[in-house]
Amino acid sequence: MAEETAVIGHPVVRLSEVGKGFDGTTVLDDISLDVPQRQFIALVGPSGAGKSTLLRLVNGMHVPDSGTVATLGENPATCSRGRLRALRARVGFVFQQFGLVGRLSALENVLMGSLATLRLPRYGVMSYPRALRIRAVEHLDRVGLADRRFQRCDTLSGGQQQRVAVARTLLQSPELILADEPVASLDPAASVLVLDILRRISAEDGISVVCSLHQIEYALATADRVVALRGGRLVLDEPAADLTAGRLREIYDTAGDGDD
Ligand SMILES: Nc1ncnc2c1ncn2[C@@H]1O[C@H](COP(=O)(O)OP(=O)(O)OP(=O)(O)O)[C@@H](O)[C@H]1O
Repeated sequence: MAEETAVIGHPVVRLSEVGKGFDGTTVLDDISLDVPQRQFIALVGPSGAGKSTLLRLVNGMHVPDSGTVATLGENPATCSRGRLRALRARVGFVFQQFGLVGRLSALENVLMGSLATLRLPRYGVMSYPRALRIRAVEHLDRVGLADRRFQRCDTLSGGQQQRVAVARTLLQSPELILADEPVASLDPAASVLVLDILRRISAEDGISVVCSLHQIEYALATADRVVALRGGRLVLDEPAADLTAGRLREIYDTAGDGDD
């Protein structure tokens, strides 16, 4: 499937010979990567390999030291603040720690996904346009939580909170979803459910997903394609169907063996 989709249209993201460092230490070195439309990419690699840094380069939270990043046709490092804001509204970001407002209901948290496109600050569910409220409930339904829409988020389980965060992202109508270890704080059952939802959204809505993961098994079960970083270098890029857990594990086992 990866090869099939790669030839359709422009890549959603293109990294060309990207380098990035902090305080004189190289964190990403000569990374080139195309993300085609409708593909679910699992980004794996040992802790400190540069996965979060790569995701942050894609939405302009970091600027590369060398090379270029093109995200949905824009260069986030050079576009104006207004264009960067508009670009980020087209890119959904799902975090490990959910980023929800605990005292607000699931529905209001989802509605907050629309704030980038609304002019005035909003207070309370009824201050949002009716059409948005309907869409927000539809997205909650999609992640299996419509019946919890009036529940405070800090009373939901971790897995339910992450599903609310996914529904909030969907309200942005994203063309790309970046997920930074979205299941790292969840138990196995909740992890499988969240990844399954992300995969379904990618396939049904044609949205590309780049999702950093630590669990090799989840990467193989969920993704179309697996990209592995080690020591800031891209060391593997293959369709998930061609990979085994053993081969992926080698990337972790040999980490720190002086490959950089
Ligand atoms: N803003 C920053 N300032 C300084 N160093 C940073 C910054 N962001 C990341 N780093 C460093 O860059 C390296 C790569 O970090 P990054 O978070 O990208 O790795 P990762 O692969 O996502 O790791 P993990 O799986 O543990 O989250 C680490 O050594 C980290 O300390």
